[in-house]
Amino acid sequence: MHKANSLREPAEPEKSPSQNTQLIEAINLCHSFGDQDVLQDISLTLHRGEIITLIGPNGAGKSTLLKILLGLLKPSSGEVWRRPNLRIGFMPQKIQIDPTLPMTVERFLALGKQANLKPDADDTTISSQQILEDLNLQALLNKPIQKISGGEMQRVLLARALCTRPQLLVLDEPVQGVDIQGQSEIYQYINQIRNKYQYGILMVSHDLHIVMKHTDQVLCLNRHICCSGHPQEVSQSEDFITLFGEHDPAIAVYEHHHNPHVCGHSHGDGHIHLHHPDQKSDSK
Ligand SMILES: Nc1ncnc2c1ncn2[C@@H]1O[C@H](COP(=O)(O)OP(=O)(O)OP(=O)(O)O)[C@@H](O)[C@H]1O
Repeated sequence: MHKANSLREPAEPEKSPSQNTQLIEAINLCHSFGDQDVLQDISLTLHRGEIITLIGPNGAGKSTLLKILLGLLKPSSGEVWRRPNLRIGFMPQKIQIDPTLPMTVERFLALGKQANLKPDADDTTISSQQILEDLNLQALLNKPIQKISGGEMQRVLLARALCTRPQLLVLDEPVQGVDIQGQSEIYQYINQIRNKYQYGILMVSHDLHIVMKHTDQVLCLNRHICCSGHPQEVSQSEDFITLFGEHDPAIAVYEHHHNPHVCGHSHGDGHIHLHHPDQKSDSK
């Protein structure tokens, strides 16, 4: 059911005639800063319609790997293959905006837009108007960008990445600073646009506990890839446990089921109630 504050479902796309689904491939990437080895022998492949989540502790090399994949940093060795003319929409972890700069949300979004690009044969992407509606951004358009909340900023950054009409979305901690309901909504939205537009999505997260359940593959990075697989598999892997310790039983790997008794949606209070695993689902 559509709630006033929830993100809207995107409209149906056209079908893609594309046969080749590979968007990007990293082949044996290594990177060092001076004598510090930051990435060792990283390989990954991302296809259209696939979601890969990269997790790892502070300093694990996640941002460095993203910079290399985005073409902002040249690796010490190894290669990155990108589909020809690949359009990448990037949502950075944070963005520094001069507090004295007079800039509305609308202007900020317009600056990120590649309005002159002509649609190509496999262009199934979403319109700017649709993005604003889906992410409930219309009411924010005239606000100074410096005055919006952290959660609103994440929606604006996601919208800006989507406005580039991407085939590949690279999202660096997209739910950082967002409340639990907002996290669930953003993850559901990301999953919907993946399903409908077949974007490839590469996300970075710190924490396996909030990795979305729709992730196809989790890569656990600690300068090298120490384990990979579905979130549940990774959480039980010995390498993951060695790196992050035993799972705290009070915190479940993120899985949001739309059970109205558990979620509280049927109460119409606009909040998702998370429960301790031992707690009965019918309690409030
Ligand atoms: N430009 C740079 N020059 C020197 N060292 C760097 C540079 N950028 C990153 N590093 C170092 O490389 C290592 C990996 O950094 P990176 O930012 O990729 O980690 P991360 O996994 O993204 O961390 P976080 O979760 O804290 O954002 C860190 O030890 C960092 O200090």
